[in-house]
Amino acid sequence: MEICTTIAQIRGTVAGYKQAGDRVALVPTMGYLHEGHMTLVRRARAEGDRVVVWIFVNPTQFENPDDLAKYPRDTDRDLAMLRAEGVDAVFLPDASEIYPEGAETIVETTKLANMLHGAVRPGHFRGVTTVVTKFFNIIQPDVAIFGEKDYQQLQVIHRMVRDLHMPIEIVGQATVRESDGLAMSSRNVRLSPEDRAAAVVLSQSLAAADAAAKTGATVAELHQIIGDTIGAEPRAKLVGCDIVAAETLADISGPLTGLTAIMISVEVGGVMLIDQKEVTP
Ligand SMILES: Nc1ncnc2c1ncn2[C@@H]1O[C@H](COP(=O)(O)OP(=O)(O)OP(=O)(O)O)[C@@H](O)[C@H]1O
Ligand SMILES: CC(C)(CO)[C@@H](O)C(=O)[O-]
Ligand code: BAL
Repeated sequence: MEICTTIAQIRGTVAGYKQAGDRVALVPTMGYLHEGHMTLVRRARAEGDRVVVWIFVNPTQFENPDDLAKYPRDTDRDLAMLRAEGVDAVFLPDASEIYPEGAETIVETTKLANMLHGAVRPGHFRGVTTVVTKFFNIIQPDVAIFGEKDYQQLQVIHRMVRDLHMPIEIVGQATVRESDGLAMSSRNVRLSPEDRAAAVVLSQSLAAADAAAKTGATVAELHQIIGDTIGAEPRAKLVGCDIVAAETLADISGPLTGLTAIMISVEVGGVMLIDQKEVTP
């Protein structure tokens, strides 16, 4: 496995793959890897001849400096996991390599970035689309794999790639969960045992909404079910619940008419957790 820390190194490595006619699949991550990331890596292996993973805790997408400072990191462990999975190359640059002159130029999906989860984390998606554009320009993959857990992020990236005519296929991968239903996330490690137990309420609320959607619940009733389920857990605070048309994220109301996305942000013990489910009427 090649470990590249400079733009010149990863460009040279990928150029070699392309000269051999190989299709390059990219997995973007912020490290502290878990089984969710590993399913993205396996999907990349199925989608391409060469798998490149990037590990970069991107400072421009953190609107909260404390969240950035506390973001978990363990590069040695990450590299061992990627090596065991047969990854071809890893790109782990310093922030000074990626932002040598600061963040003067930005890329933003104007409306999509600032609604829903983006309204709760101002500037977050602008940081994501800017860094993803940088890495797409540096690595020039044929295909890139993103998790559906970050549902709005996936839709933002689909839209950016379409609008900016980037010749890159974007693939979404289903969320991997712990045995009790909690979506795997690097931030879960910051939960105390009591908060970890309470965090099961996220997936429980989505399961309750899914069941209600199938028996004809309206958008307002789904909001009520999510609010009541999260509200019954004193350690959890519902920060955001968005029920929108899948993929376009357009506002909907009344009875469900098609594939609908429910996206929730819940604070548990001071840690912001997100989860998502697509439901059908
Ligand atoms: N449980 C999961 N199942 C599938 N994909 C996941 C899962 N968790 C994260 N991903 C995906 O992995 C990629 C990298 O995400 P990231 O490194 O931010 O991990 P994370 O666990 O989501 O961390 P965070 O604590 O920031 O939420 C993203 O495309 C994300 O959607
Ligand atoms: C896509 C990403 C790697 C950009 O920093 C990040 O937002 C993430 O891990 O989902
Ligand atoms: N996976 C989302 C990255 C973030 O929370 O900043």
